[in-house]
Amino acid sequence: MAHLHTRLSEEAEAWIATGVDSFSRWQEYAAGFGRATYIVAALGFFAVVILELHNSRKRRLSKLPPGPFQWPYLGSLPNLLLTVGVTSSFRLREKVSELGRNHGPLMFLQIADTQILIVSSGTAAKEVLIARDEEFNFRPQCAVGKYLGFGSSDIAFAEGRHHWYLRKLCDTRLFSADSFVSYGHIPRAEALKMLHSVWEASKKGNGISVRETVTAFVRNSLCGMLLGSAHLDIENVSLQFTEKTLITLLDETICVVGEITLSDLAPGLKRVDFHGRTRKLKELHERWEKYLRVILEDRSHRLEKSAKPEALVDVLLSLDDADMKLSNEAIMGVLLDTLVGGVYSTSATIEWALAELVRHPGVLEKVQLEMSEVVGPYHIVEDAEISQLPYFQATVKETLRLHPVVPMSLPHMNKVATSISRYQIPANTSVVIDYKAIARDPAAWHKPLRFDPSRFLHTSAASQIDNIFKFLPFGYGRRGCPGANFAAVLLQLALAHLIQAFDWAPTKGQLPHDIDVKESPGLVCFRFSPLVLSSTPRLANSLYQVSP
Ligand code: HEM
Repeated sequence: MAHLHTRLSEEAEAWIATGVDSFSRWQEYAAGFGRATYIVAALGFFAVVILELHNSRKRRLSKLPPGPFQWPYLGSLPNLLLTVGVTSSFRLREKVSELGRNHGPLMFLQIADTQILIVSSGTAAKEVLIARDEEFNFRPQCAVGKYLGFGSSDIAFAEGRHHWYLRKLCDTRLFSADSFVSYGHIPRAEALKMLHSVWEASKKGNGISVRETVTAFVRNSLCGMLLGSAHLDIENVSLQFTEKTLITLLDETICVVGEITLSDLAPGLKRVDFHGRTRKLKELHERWEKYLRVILEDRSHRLEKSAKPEALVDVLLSLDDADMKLSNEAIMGVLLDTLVGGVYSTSATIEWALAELVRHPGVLEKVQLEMSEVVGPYHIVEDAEISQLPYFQATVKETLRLHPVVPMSLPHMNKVATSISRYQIPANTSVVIDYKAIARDPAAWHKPLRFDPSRFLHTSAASQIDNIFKFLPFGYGRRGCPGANFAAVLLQLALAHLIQAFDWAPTKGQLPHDIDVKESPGLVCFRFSPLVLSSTPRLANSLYQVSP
């Protein structure tokens, strides 16, 4: 036994000795490894410092605007990816905006072979959009323009003379005040239909899905004016399109367009189809083309029977001056731009306005009081009365300021090298104007995050002009929104009807401040979750009936 015990302790001692031995070897190894790590870290640190010194010297010499740290070839791409993650491409736009706010009114980003200038102050935007509008009104070539812009023949991606001509058409024939005189009965009828549907739902005590309701109003109004009220007759034609076809096309398009991928930021990576986006764009192009061709054929047949235009598409189809004739591709591009560019931006703004009014019951009460005084309870508000409602108008402006639903411009581009203030801007720089940062700039607005329509009341003519570059919800200049007038009319029409005809409140169990203002990412900035509210009719039942 004693022998066994001695052997065991000898073995244990040997084992302990080996352990101690390997532990000390491990310690040596770890110390060696630690030293190596320190050396690598120190070398890395020095490399970063040298690169940063090199970068800032390069910037100083080339007089580029300030910007984040740049790695060789990749530029600031790793910085963005580390903070945003490769998969959440939607968040890239937000991250770029955040970086811009940290670097001042002009920030220069180099991402692989792409140069981007972020403009985030009213003064800098004024220089790009007024003084340098001619230089910066180009668009970088991209897959969205190629597929959804029908080979960049639409409004948003066209350039040069073709773009100039399309914009002239928008101003004089498509989205002019005269067009609204001819086709304004369509949104007015749609507004009454919307009141009827909300009234029906509130009688049943149902919550109202504001987004669904107002998107249907804007979509039907724009489609009616653009494609004619009979556009859904194509359901009877062989291709069997339904209203759902258009809704699905619009929903899918806004989703794909809102996604920025690495290939957008770095054309060198164009061959890689991140998230299968190019495939989706190609497929959407084919579906839109099929849909819009049927409409064009249908309208052309109708025009042969009666030469009188009954919709804006007829205006496009009947341009007879040889110089002015548009190809079918260009017409389809204009229709797609108007539907995709108009429907969501306008409906998202209406939804934001109602969300803010319910969060601020005092403001809602004030708007309703003004309406009761000017319009009264015996008829539904009319167009002419809307211009006599200053507090209501101020509420719409404040919504556009606080919630610019197109938070960043589509990229503008300069084809030749130029300069802005004291900085040099190389040729082919993508210039993105951060409209949201401008509208919420604390240097321009007192308590910028507060919803306060009174900031737009009693403003002198001078401060109204001054305000133009303090908030630019529709952009400005050659690339500014051509549908701004239409959008303003639709916004005011829908909101005036909804506010006069109903009291709005959070649904049961919620308080006004439970209605949050979290934003969705993407090209159009919606409220994150669709707004559901409770509505109570304020007028006599007979006013909610729609004549067939
Ligand atoms: C509240 C509603 C709307 C807002 C906030 C809005 C805002 C904007 C903004 C900020 C731009 C880009 C400006 C830039 O790149 O610098 C834009 C462009 C555009 N918008 Fe709108 N928009 C609205 C409604 C509409 C409507 C109703 C239409 C059509 C009827 C429309 C058609 C377009 C088109 C075609 C462009 C491209 C213009 C070009 O590149 O020349 N938008 N919009």
